[in-house]
Amino acid sequence: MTLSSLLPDLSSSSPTHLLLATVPPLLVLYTIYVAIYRLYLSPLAGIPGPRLAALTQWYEFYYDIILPGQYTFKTVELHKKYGPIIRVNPWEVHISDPDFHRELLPTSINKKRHRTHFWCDQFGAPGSVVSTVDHDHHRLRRQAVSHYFSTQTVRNLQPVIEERVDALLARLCEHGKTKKQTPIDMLHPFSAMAYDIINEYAFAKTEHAIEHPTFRADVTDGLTTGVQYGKLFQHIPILLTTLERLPPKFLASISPAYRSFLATRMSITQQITEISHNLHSSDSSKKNSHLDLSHPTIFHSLLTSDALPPSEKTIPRIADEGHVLIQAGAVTVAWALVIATYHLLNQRTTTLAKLQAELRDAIPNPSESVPLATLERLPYLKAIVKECFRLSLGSSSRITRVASDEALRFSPSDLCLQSYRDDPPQVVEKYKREWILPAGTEVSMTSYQISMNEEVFPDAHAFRPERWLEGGKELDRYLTSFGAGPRICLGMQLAYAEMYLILAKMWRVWEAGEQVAEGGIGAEDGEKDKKNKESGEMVGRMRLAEGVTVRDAEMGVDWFIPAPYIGSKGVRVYFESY
Ligand code: HEM
Repeated sequence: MTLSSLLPDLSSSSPTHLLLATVPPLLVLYTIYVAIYRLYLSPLAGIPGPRLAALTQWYEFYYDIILPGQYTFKTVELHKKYGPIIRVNPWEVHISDPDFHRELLPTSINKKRHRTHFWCDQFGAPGSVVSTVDHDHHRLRRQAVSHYFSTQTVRNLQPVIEERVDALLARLCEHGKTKKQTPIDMLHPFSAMAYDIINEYAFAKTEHAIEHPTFRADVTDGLTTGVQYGKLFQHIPILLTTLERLPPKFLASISPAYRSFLATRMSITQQITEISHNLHSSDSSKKNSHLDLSHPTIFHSLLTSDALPPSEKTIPRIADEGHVLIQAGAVTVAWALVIATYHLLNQRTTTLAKLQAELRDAIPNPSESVPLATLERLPYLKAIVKECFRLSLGSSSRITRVASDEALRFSPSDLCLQSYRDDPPQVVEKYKREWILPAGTEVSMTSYQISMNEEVFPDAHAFRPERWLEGGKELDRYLTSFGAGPRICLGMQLAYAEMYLILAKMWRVWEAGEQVAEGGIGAEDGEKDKKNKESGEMVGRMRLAEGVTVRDAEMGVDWFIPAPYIGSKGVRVYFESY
């Protein structure tokens, strides 16, 4: 048999025949080439990790989408098995060394760090600062909004934030009078508060989610569903455009929460369209209508910015920006507060008692407003806020960067190698080497791995604010929930302000009781309740509902932001006003 007898005879074939005869073998050859390239020829071929992950992204797809939301946990396992540097998909390297975080996300703006399309695609908002791949383009967009979220602006807008915090506390107090037997899943009120705040703060738009009977649970569910779909959009980008083109009624029938997500987006687009029309109107009362608002809005600022070229001031681009702010600003803060609520109620005689003693000293009159700067100086409150942010993780998925102008050099730090001290010495010896990652390599790290690193944070899953007092400033560099460098979370100062205000104000006036069974009414704490009622300072008692455990307040699924295990009913709390 000769070689030519194996090949199809193409001399007398029709075009269709020709296609059918050549395309499948070419595809097979191409697949073989790609497989050989990824496994043996790629600059990443020598990086340890499962061969399947190096070969195909379906490996990640399986853990992210089919299981779902488990790749972050799998990555931790892979690091235990393969060492501090691994390949998580055909083109991305993941590093677990907490000391490498500052190298990957340096503070210097001159060290170019791009995002990746894979990372940015998940938000479905290509015009937003968070979805901007290119380093310089990102800088341009970020500069146009950054002053809105500076420490000073946040402090100036304390009354805007505090008004919503007070509204939430009033609503909870009312609930404690009329619905003491109905527990509240705390994600909803906290998310309503953060949603109201970001709307009011950035867009001077009063949403009143706090006052809504369900705390606008539809908005929260829409936002969390939008994030969940993000993972799908990363792997199958065409899904995003398909869903957006479905008739709204049909979409509502297959996914009401995603429909609600798109509705939020649509309402932002409407608001910007209106502002843009007003700004360009010949009617001076319309043109200057923004001057009637309590404070300038981000949309006005962006639409009238001299620093931005016209291509950056289109309505779809600014709508993307607005939508991401709402998405980023609501559920993240709410989750950190859910964690705070669970742990403070669960540690009511220790951690909470200490916090309340500090608050009583610092805020003698609970109905008086205390400047943020004063709250930020309270050491125990500050430690609690940091501990909540550590456990809340921020983005629970990998944060990926591409250094386009330099090769990144990685040698595991001593701190990192300590995690492998139970491995055989010859294995640890193998890890002690330098890796040179060529310019253009996608490199990622995960805040979950740093936040849960036992060398940095002993007993890492425990809620222990004291670690921040004992660890001093040194420990702060390992608080990576907001990212770092020029792309660090834009809303970080706002998030801190919300946490300080709500934690201080809530725990200055609410007492904590033991966890209770259905119905919510627990034993009174005789003397204490009597004293509280007499003083008129405390407004009531909060209690965890029966069945709520730490699993409801820790990540079980990574949807880019953390969520508890599937089936969790949330951290449910009874309120009982005096
Ligand atoms: C608990 C609260 C929050 C956490 C833990 C958090 C965490 C994060 C993280 C991890 C990033 C990505 C950073 C990176 O790529 O290096 C990010 C980016 C961002 N966050 Fe937050 N966030 C929070 C609250 C907020 C709030 C309240 C806002 C609203 C203004 C916000 C707006 C943004 C924006 C716009 C970006 C993109 C920044 C950029 O690309 O330059 N976040 N956040």
